[in-house]
Amino acid sequence: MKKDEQKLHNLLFVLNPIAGDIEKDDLKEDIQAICQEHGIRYEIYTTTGENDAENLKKQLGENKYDGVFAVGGDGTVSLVGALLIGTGTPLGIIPLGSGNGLSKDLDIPQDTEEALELIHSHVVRNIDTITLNGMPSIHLSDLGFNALVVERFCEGDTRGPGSYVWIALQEYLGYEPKSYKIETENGNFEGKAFMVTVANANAWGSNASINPDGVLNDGRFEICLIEPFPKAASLGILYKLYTDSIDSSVYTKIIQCRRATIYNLDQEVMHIDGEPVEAAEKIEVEMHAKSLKVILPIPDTNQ
Ligand SMILES: Nc1ncnc2c1ncn2[C@@H]1O[C@H](COP(=O)(O)OP(=O)(O)OP(=O)(O)O)[C@@H](O)[C@H]1O
Repeated sequence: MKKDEQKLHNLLFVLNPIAGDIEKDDLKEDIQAICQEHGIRYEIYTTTGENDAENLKKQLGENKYDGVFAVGGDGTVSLVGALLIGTGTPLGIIPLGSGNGLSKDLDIPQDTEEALELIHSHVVRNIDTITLNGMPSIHLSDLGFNALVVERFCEGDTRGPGSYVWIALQEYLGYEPKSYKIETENGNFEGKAFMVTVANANAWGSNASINPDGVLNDGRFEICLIEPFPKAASLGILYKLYTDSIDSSVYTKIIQCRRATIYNLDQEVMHIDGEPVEAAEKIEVEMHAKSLKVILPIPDTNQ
């Protein structure tokens, strides 16, 4: 076994029963079978959507787990990941949400059977995390258009990628860019933007890549701005988002930095890793390099 391949003996699975609108009863049996086969002790915490962070914090405080797997979408990953930052306990992901953005950026298999292999066969690596006014973000957080879509999606009754696209189309027609002032050690911005993304990673769960060159363990994050654009340019922007080339658009600006202050002058809505949070007037963004351990597939070169 190589240095970063660790056997995990005692695991917690945090399972979100509603994520991605996917039935998960068979999955519990699969987890049981794999853990039994490999002599791994395990517990399952099923989320309720109410006080999960508090309940899990208590459970993690009272038990010593070698790893915690988030079984669900980006919201579940963010819930679990936030509790594990700085603890040395690695985060695993079994992607079962509508989008599964962070798991894709980490090259975690999207096929459930393959992802379940990570329970017994994996490497553990460190990635960066960031905080926005002290609130942890592992993946992508936005102010502006996408944050509005995320808010409407979370308010709605239907999940899945189809609802997200439908809401985005409806909101796009009437959306007006908002005013921001952004200060970083590598450059500033003042003006209107369609959206501002604070990016630790690359792409949303939809596969639209807002930060094509972002690296999850380089000690830096990116502020990605889409500036106001004429309606005629929208298809071109969409095309670039889905072909990993948004950084070549004349309407984008990317600032790579280690800390930033964002003045949200119009009090625009925001979300952190897919979960809406109360809009703040001033947002202090800080980097926490290599602060979270993650469970990843064994790279080909290691095999
Ligand atoms: N038992 C439950 N009943 C209702 N809502 C729940 C329950 N458990 C968790 N939730 C809610 O599920 C949301 C997180 O879902 P998650 O992000 O994991 O899946 P998703 O939204 O389908 O996928 P993705 O974020 O990848 O697009 C949170 O808002 C949380 O409050």
